[in-house]
Amino acid sequence: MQRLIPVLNKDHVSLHLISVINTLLTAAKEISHRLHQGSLAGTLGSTLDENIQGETQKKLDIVSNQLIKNMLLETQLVRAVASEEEDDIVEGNPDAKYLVAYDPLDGSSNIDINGSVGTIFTILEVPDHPAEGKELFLQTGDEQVAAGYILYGPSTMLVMTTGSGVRMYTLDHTVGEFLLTVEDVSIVKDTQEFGINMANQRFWSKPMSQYIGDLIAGEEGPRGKRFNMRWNAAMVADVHRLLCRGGIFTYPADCRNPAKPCKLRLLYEAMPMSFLVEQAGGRSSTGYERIMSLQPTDIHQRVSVIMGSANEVSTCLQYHKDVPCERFDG
Ligand SMILES: O=P(O)(O)OC[C@H]1O[C@](O)(COP(=O)(O)O)[C@@H](O)[C@@H]1O
Ligand SMILES: [Mg+2]
Ligand SMILES: [Mg+2]
Repeated sequence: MQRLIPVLNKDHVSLHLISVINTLLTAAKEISHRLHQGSLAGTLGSTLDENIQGETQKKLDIVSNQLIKNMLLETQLVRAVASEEEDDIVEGNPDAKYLVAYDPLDGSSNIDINGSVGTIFTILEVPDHPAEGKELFLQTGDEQVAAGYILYGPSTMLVMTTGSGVRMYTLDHTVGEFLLTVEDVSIVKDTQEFGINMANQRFWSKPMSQYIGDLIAGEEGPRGKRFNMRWNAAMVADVHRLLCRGGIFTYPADCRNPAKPCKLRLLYEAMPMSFLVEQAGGRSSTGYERIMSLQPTDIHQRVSVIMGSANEVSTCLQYHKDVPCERFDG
């Protein structure tokens, strides 16, 4: 089985970028170890703090954030990092070329129940135009040079793209290395599986209510086939499923809280996952716009997400076509 670095070399990924990726993976191996130790590592449970988004921080959110941040900044190859758990960006070497944005632990509510969680990351280059501070990160998804996630499930996997397809690697704990296990990930175009938090149904927009209603209607409904629902409460695990066997995953904007209509973050959740999904032949949209084309205005900006099997996403977008966007975005 091939090791990661020779595969990246074959794809002509630059040595510095390989080094940044490798550093992220060193941190991920440490996170994987702590998660596997569970209660024995003394890092389960919550802190007394909240992050900038008003969410309770788990101890492992903080530990994972520190590990990734410190290791990346030590390389001197990173100009700045942006993290879900940091209010602002953290500056590194002013002469460095790379920017890394990440969600250190996605699916935090699964930590204490021994469920799947993951680290999501995107790597960008410092833009050519003059930019300072968080402006550095305000680039579209099309400008990503690498993106992916590390899934801490029954096995620890890296799923990554550097712009020439998507590959999956599995961590071999005996040698401490990620080995190539799926060469060319391709999402099937049609599916009978969907993932959405049904508890929010009464808050959805009309197109989304109608679309999901038609899926649930099964053989008797307009779709004429039975759909099944899957929900992990961890985007990383839900997107992993659709990369492996197709599906549609959505966290749409809703009217639950007008100040926070969307849940998922553009820069370090939706953008990297969209890069993976498109590279694997799938589609990704807000319902009205391609996520990869959105121009971010803030590092913690949230966005509506619909992604997965190309034909099913297209069907969902048809429901949105003639209905003006309710502009829940924020
Ligand atoms: O089940 P809920 O509460 O609607 O939210 C689940 C969603 O929230 C998230 O856990 C948000 O990520 P974090 O754990 O990084 O905050 C997503 O992974 C997931 O899709
Ligand atoms: Mg997350
Ligand atoms: Mg998180």
